[in-house]
Amino acid sequence: MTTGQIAAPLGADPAGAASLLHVENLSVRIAGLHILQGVSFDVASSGVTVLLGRNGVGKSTTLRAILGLTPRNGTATGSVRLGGEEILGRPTHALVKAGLGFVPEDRCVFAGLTVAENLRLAERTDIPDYDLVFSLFPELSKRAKQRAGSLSGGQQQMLSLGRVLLNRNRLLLIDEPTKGLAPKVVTEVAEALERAAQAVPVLLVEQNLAVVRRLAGDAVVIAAGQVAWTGSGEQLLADPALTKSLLAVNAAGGH
Ligand SMILES: Nc1ncnc2c1ncn2[C@@H]1O[C@H](COP(=O)(O)OP(=O)(O)OP(=O)(O)O)[C@@H](O)[C@H]1O
Repeated sequence: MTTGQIAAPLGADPAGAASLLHVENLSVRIAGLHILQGVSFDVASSGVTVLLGRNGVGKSTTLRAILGLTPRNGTATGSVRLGGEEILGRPTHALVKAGLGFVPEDRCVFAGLTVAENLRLAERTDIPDYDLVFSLFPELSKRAKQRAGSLSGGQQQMLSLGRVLLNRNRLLLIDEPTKGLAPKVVTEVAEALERAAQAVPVLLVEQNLAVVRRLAGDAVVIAAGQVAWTGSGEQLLADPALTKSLLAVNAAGGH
């Protein structure tokens, strides 16, 4: 593994804050393919840890394995500890109950239901935090009666984030929230994520380097089934040659 300047010891994050999630030697095989081959990294107990890598390298597979969503024709082995407790292999519903919030890449809103109905369905506590959700996404309050299927991509993303933020979470796992969005909407979503991350730590899969620049505390880069680099997001983006070799994108121009 290549690291930014000094390798961070497993179990601690580079900023010195305690590790909330510890992934160790995570391997995933699906349909005979060895997609992850011993991935190890830590997610800090505050701020945003960004998971990066070229297309198809296994970022979503990593999030899904953590959440117990590896498909039935696959296996996930290794160790994932949340606050010191082993969670790999536990069912997804138990992990959600334990405080893992997931915002999937495809947003998964109920197109035929209104915004308010989509939010109501996501309530898991007696005191859902509508104040937080509507302060982050005022548009959701204005569009409460609109069918989710008629929202723009950015608005659907905000609904998807809003649903998970209604409940208290220990950690949010968010998969490419800005994918396919117009630049202005990307900025809005990034601003909302920045504010959300002040309340709850986030493990974020993100390819848009402008968003990474804005949000990333720590960065973890996956290549060839393993962690190829860890360090701060700032360190990664300050080195255009490194960024280009790891991600095949130009740090100066974003993605
Ligand atoms: N259910 C599955 N069946 C077969 N192959 C799969 C399955 N899920 C993922 N893969 C394969 O695993 C690899 C990693 O996929 P994954 O979606 O995790 O990549 P990613 O890094 O998130 O990609 P992207 O940035 O393009 O979203 C890909 O080659 C993909 O085709």
